[in-house]
Amino acid sequence: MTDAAIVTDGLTKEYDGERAVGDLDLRIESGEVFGFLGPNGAGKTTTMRMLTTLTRPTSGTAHVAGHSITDRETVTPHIGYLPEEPPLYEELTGREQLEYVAGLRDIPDDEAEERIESLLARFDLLDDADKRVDAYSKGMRQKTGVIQAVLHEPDVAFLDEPTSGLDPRAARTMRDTIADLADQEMTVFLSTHILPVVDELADRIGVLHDGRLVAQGEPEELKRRAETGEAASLEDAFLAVTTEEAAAATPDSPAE
Ligand SMILES: Nc1ncnc2c1ncn2[C@@H]1O[C@H](COP(=O)(O)OP(=O)(O)OP(=O)(O)O)[C@@H](O)[C@H]1O
Repeated sequence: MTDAAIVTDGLTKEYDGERAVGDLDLRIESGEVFGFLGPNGAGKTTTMRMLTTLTRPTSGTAHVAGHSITDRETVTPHIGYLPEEPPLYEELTGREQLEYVAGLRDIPDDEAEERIESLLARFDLLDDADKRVDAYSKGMRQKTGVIQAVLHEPDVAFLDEPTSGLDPRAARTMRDTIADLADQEMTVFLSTHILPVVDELADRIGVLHDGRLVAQGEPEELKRRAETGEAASLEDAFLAVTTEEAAAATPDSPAE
């Protein structure tokens, strides 16, 4: 068995007594791409915010890259996070934003410059790198957000809807980049509603429903479980597990 990049044990978050994530047990190995799926409000962002130390669990424990998430200063250098809205300074240019993040991450200047140039080129952002962020489109923000999330070459990258707002060519670049990161042994925790992206990239998938992990396995395994005679897609699998769970949660609803 390889080293685990992410381990959670009974991880739980409640807001005002309402459970957002309940009793989550996960084990994600180093170098895996883990696709994290679930309907709106299932608790995906809350889970990622706990694992990136941005919000404290109500109970349970989690370790990322071998460090407890309660030890924020130790764990932070090992993780990168692309949230739904990338945190960017509007008054900086894209390049200044990335240089600023490189400074925060203590990346030596020459190395930072090399990585920034190469990632800007990869995401076709060189021509816009000296424009202010407040003039950026959604896609340009998204590209800058993902570059800053992986600039320090973290052990674990948490990516929330990484292809959101990207045109088809940029979305392809994003998928290729995620595959490259995984080839370099980076663990990628990938949350998205775009199932073909997960199908293409994920080694394993977890499906969250109403704060609980309701299915887990390799994409092929989940598809097989949803098979109904025709070739099942990941969408069929997703709909099957989340529909079953929704039905189980409302046992008194009248039969059709
Ligand atoms: N700061 C907060 N205060 C109160 N409730 C919250 C807070 N953040 C999230 N929640 C609740 O926790 C639950 C899970 O929300 P979360 O944002 O984690 O879901 P999600 O799976 O990321 O959804 P989506 O796919 O729509 O982004 C929801 O019921 C939401 O209303």
